[in-house]
Amino acid sequence: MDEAKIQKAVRMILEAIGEDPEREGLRGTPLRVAKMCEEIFSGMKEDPGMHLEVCFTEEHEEMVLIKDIPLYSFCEHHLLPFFGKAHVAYIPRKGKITGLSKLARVVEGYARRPQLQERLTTQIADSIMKVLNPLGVIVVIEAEHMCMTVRGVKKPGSKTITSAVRGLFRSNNATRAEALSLIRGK
Ligand SMILES: Nc1nc2c(ncn2[C@@H]2O[C@H](COP(=O)(O)OP(=O)(O)OP(=O)(O)O)[C@@H](O)[C@H]2O)c(=O)[nH]1
Ligand SMILES: [Zn+2]
Repeated sequence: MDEAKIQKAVRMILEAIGEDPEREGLRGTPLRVAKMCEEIFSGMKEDPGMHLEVCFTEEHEEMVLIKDIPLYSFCEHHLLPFFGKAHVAYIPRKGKITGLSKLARVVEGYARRPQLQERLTTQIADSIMKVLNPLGVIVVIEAEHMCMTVRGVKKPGSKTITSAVRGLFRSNNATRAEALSLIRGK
């Protein structure tokens, strides 16, 4: 990432809003924002699907669900956070399973870049389909968008729910219903 360029840009924004970038509280801000960008957009430099390549075989052809994975991403229209939870389930094919943390890492890798909630949901599902080739995948994301709370339409508390459904979860209503009820169940 071009840290110097980010610092220059932040300094310009501060000047443009009428601030003094040299005052004590702001002197370190361009560098802080540059470091923050490294962190919050760290997914830019990875292929999150690679985490799933760490997989093993276990006789299990039933659903595996990780729910309530905390999620922080950044809306590509305003670069403001959207945040909430991701729920990811898959049904292994021929016992090909992956580490549970790896599924959360895939969510993280796609979240840490300028995103749209719909694209994030699709990318997670498609990368699991591609690398693990499971019998099915379902990804549900529920999130609140700060671009809809602190500005614009100003509707705090409103939640956007997106899903991506692949394989058996799409073709078999009972399997999909089971996943959704486990996701909803508290
Ligand atoms: N589909 C989708 N839309 C998003 C997402 N994040 C933000 N948006 C929307 O993208 C649109 C951006 O258009 P703008 O007109 O610049 O945004 P806005 O000022 O918030 O919109 P209005 O208040 O309706 O005028 C808005 O409708 C946002 O709510 C997302 O993840 N998915
Ligand atoms: Zn936005």
